[in-house]
Amino acid sequence: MGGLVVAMDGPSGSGKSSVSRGVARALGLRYLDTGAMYRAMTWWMLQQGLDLADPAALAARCGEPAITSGTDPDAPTIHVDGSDVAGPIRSTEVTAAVSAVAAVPEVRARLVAMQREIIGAGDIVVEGRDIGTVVAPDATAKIYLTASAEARAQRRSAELAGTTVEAQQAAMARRDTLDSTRKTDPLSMADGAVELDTTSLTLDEVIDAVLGVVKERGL
Ligand SMILES: Nc1ncnc2c1ncn2[C@@H]1O[C@H](COP(=O)(O)OP(=O)(O)O)[C@@H](O)[C@H]1O
Ligand SMILES: Nc1ccn([C@H]2C[C@H](O)[C@@H](COP(=O)(O)OP(=O)(O)O)O2)c(=O)n1
Repeated sequence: MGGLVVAMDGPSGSGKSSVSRGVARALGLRYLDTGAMYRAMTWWMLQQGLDLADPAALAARCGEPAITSGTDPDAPTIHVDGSDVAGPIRSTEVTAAVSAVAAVPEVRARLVAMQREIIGAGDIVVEGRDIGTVVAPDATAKIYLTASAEARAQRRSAELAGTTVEAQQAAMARRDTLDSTRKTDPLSMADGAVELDTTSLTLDEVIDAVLGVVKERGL
C-alpha cells in the first residue's frame, strides 16, 4: 500500500472530514485536514491584530507561525507555535475570516508546501479544496464530494447550537462564493476525479463508495 494518496475535495458540509477519517481508519492510513491549516493561519492573523482586508500585510507575515498537524485519523491535532488551537479555529470569527486569508497567494504557497511535506511518501487521506488539482495531482484516487446546499446546511446546523438551517445555508453560500471566486478556483473538480453526491447517502455508504474507488485504482 506504499505511496497511497487519497485526495478528498468538495465544499463545506459535503462530508470530507468524516468520510476522510473513516477511509483512513479502514485502510490504516494517516489523515490530513488542510482546512484546519488555513483556519490555524487565520486564527494567528487575528491574534496578531492584522487587517484581513490588507493582503500585502498577510503575505508579509504568513511565514511566521509554526503550524503543526497531527495525522492520526482517530485523534487529529493542530497546533500554532506549540498551542493547541483545535477549539479556537472553529469559532465563528475564524470561519468568517478564513476565505480572505486563504485567498492570499503567499499563504497558499506556504501551506501547500507544508502539505506536500506531510504527504511525503504517502499512505494518507488528504482533505481540502485543491488537493486533487494542486496539492497532489498525482494522487492514487481523487474524490470530489458534493451534496445539496440544503443537506450541507442541515448537517452543519445540527453540529452548531443556536443556528437555523436558513442562516447556515446563507453563511455557507457566502463562503463558497468567496472560496470559488479566486484566480485558481479551489472548488473545481480535478481531472480524473470521481464525483460522489452524498445528499441521500449515509456516511457509511459514502465511505464504502470511496473504498470501492480506491480499490479500483490499484490498492
Ligand atoms: N452522508 C452523510 N449523511 C449524513 N450526515 C453526514 C454525511 N456526511 C457527513 N455528515 C455529517 O455532516 C456534518 C459535516 O460533515 P463534515 O465531514 O464535517 O463535512 P466537511 O468536512 O465537508 O465540511 C458532520 O456532522 C457529519 O457527521
Ligand atoms: N485546501 C484548502 C482547504 C481549505 N480552504 C479554505 C476554504 C474554507 O473556507 C476554509 C476552511 O476549510 P474547512 O475545510 O475547515 O471548512 P469546512 O469544514 O468545510 O467548513 O479554508 C482552502 O482554501 N483550501
